[in-house]
Amino acid sequence: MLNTTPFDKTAAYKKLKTHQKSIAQKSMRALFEEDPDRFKKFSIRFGDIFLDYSKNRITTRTRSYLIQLAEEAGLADAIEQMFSGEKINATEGRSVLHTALRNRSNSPVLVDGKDVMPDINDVLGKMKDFSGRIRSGAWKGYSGKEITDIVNIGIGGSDLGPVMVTEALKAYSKAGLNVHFVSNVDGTHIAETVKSLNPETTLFMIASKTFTTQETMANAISARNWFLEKAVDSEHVKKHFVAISTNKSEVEKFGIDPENMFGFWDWVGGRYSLWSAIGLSIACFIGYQNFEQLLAGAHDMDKHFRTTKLDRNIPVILALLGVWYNNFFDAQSHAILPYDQYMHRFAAYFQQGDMESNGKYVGRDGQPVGYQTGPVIWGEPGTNGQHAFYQLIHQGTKLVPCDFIAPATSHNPLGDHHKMLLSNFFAQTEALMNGKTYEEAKAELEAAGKNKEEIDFLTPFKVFQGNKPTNSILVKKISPKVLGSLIAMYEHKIFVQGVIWNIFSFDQWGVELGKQLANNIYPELQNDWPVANHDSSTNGLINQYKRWR
Ligand SMILES: O=P(O)(O)OC[C@H]1O[C@@H](O)[C@H](O)[C@@H](O)[C@@H]1O
Repeated sequence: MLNTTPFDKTAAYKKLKTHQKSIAQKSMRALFEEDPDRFKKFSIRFGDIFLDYSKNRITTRTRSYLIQLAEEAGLADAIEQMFSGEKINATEGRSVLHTALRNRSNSPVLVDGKDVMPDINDVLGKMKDFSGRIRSGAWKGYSGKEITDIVNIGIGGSDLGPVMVTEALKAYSKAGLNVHFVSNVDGTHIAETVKSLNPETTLFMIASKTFTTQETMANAISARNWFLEKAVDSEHVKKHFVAISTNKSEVEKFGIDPENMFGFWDWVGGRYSLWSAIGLSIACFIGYQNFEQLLAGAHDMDKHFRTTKLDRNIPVILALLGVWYNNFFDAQSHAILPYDQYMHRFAAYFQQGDMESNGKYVGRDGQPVGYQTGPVIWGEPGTNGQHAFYQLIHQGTKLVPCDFIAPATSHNPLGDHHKMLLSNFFAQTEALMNGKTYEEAKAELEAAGKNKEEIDFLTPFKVFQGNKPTNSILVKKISPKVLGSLIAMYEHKIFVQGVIWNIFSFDQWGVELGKQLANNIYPELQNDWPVANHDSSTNGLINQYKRWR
């Protein structure tokens, strides 16, 4: 489907291969000196978001070849297929419609001939009502008290999105209502979370698309046991447990009142689900109106992505730059570096978003691809990263393309903190681009009064090669709307890359094998007999564990 010519056999790929050789010799310093309009040519404003991608190892020719690559991959058709509900998740036979969840225009979106918008709006209405009752205190626990603590129990896509967004938008939260997230099957996670909570004022949201995920079910059972220790009567469960799932029968089996179930659909991928009922903890924490703003921001980005010409299309440009370094400069990873403490889980969120989507070696034709696909995504908020791993980005042997993200205004305008933070944000990309030449390093040492011997010895260590590519994404403020747009921007970037690499971005078969084997091993851990049916390493480890436990 879609892409007929393999990525590395396209005409644009060949052009880019040759072109890369000339660019590889070129410094960005020189490119900036040669062209006073460079910033203007390589930047895009989108409402309260400003993307500067001029500090990349590109020229206008690079951009046009990259756009040709996207065209040859059939990107325009692929975008339409996604938005219009075609079953582009072919290996699971599903549409991919997180864009419908935030379709604020309400224009019909058809799946198998049926408009999905009425169902989406019903669930949103239910979320609005529920979050309103939780926030106003109208929803009471079994002893008549208001809810003070929400515990979302879920993992992967049923956890990372709500965690990231509630952290990023903490400034919009309501005093007296806390959210907690339990994901790991390690008993420590649930035990430490409930330690300080009161069952009378705690509400659990069991969030699982399938409602069969081992970790989530184990945590949900432990949560119910903890709750019933004090509440005793299982009738009280319905005031303290709600479910978010696509699987009604499993929800009922667990004992949650179907009235307290918030549904979604199989065309919502786990890692794209924060826009669905999976966002219920977000709506409760920041209020439904703010949740709507989050959806609105994403919808704005969807419209931009769907309708803007490729050379002004932010997700497309970011995707193509990623392909440029991944496939033509052998970059193995990509760093996301938000200069905003509230955004501290943003990179972790897109580790799933990107790596679970594009970490694939099999092409759409079922054959191994002959090129690199998705990068390793990582990152920490600035300035913490600067004092930890930036050494490698500046002077290491690996090329790490980076996205720097910062808000122009802070939710906490404390003294000069924000100016200091932003001076670092501006300085880092400048340093990574310009570097410091041998002559500059030497001149600094001379000016510092070092003797010749010291200068000769030290200078090489003080040289920065520069030419390290970065994107700067400056936003007005991290508001619900801006955050919605930023998340959608990365989602679409990932989609575009999947189209170019000709892989299926919306399945995740690679997570299954480990689960399968864990299911085999779990019963073997129920007794003390040594095991002998695995390889010698796995046997040895299991048996050592049995001796020690
Ligand atoms: O929401 P569920 O069904 O519990 O699934 C949670 C996660 O399960 C993982 O196995 C998948 O890799 C993720 O994509 C998914 O988000």
